[in-house]
Amino acid sequence: MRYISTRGQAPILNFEDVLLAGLASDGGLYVPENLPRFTVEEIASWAGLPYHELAFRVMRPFVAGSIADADFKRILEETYAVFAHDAVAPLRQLDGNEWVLELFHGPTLAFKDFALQLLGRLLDHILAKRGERVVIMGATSGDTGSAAIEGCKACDNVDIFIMHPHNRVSEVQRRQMTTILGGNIHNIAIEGNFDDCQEMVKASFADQGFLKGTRLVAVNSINWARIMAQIVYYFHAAIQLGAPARSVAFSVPTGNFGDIFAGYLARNMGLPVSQLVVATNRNDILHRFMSGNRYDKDTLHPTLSPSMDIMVSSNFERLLFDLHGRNGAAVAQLMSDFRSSGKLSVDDGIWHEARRLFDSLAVDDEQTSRTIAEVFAQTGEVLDPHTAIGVRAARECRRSLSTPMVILGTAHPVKFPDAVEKAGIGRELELPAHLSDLFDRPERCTVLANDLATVQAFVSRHGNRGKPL
Ligand SMILES: Cc1ncc(COP(=O)(O)O)c(C=O)c1O
Ligand SMILES: N[C@@H](CCOP(=O)(O)O)C(=O)O
Repeated sequence: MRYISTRGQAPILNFEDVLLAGLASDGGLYVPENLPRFTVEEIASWAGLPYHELAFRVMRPFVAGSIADADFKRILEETYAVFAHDAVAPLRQLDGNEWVLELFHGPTLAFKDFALQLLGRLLDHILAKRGERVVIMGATSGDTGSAAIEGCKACDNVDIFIMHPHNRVSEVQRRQMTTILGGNIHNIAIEGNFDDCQEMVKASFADQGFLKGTRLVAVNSINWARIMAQIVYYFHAAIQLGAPARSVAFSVPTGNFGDIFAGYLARNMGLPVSQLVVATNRNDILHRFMSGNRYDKDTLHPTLSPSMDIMVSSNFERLLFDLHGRNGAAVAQLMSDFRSSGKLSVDDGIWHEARRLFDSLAVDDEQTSRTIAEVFAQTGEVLDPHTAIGVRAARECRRSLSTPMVILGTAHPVKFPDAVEKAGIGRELELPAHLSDLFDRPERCTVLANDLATVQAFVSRHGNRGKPL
């Protein structure tokens, strides 16, 4: 498989190099040159496969030529063996035809484990083969950070620097990152917001002099491997609910547009997906685009769903690329205009195509709390605030009651006790056994100014197993 940049000016790469690349050298994001498409018969034959075997079939075309089948199979089996539920991603029925796909049974209790447990193992495999060390820089609004640290902490050839917005992630999320004390793990609390952290990661890809020749790798969803691994659970859920004989709808709590973009790709790969609902919190740039063709940068509003407190959605560029007939020059122009004006809109016909592909809703904190309470009263299930946003949007935007509606359950509620309490749920939620002493563990984290040069100097001083590069 070959990968091309959404801005059309970067070298074409194979999977191995795309995994090690992050952002393309022209500032764009890598996407497959040609998307594989599965037949109805193929998809039907995957019913009942264990998760790791389904993952092999769905992802094999993407890694072909870079990773041998036997190695990939072994890596996938190891990856999904660490999940605490036998089904890996179980479906929980809320009512007659509404389901939550529980993506929070991995080590850090959020959907990010699906891709980052795999990414850590793939990096280990490839870096050992190449005899190369890399530096990872990642930005997190709470979940990517711990999943990336957990996925990469045992990697011999990696130093990982994770930036989170100081005081803007939940305490459980912070501790999940800052209590992992390995010499190659570096947590940085930035005096800014998530978008500041994300911008610093992207700027570091553009100018890598501070790394003195060490390669920079991304763990955010700008890295194609993140999106690739997230495609699998759409197949997993839909097949259990009757696909390919039957269509399935998905509602996806959305921030950086990575998770729902994976659903969009699953549909383009042959999965019968009847509806994709973009569910945002008050930081609703995507809903403003879908509903009014206005992709305008706003200020950031802290919400009950902090992991989705994101102003600009990285993966939207991947959609723009497809919407513009995969014309890299057109996308480069749009992104350059957006960079200077903070605004973007597309031609009417293109916008109507986007509306055909996606429904959307923005859900505020009050509705989030009400939905947590409503679902608890109906089913006894406690939702995390992000999943609750997905449920609200599913209920408001649903087009057909006879089509199964799957809401992506993106995090475990125990990560957000304040939001659960605000919803009036009296039940005390317990951390799983492997995290039961989380609040007693020592933390290590450096607070840094929201300043690129300061952050890059820090990385440069600590990027070689804690020593200078
Ligand atoms: C719990 C949770 N739900 C939803 C999202 C949104 O996912 P995406 O950024 O892929 O749109 C995130 C992170 O972004 C998250 O951590
Ligand atoms: N919600 C994320 C934000 C980063 O998104 P990513 O999917 O691009 O890594 C987080 O929890 O960190």
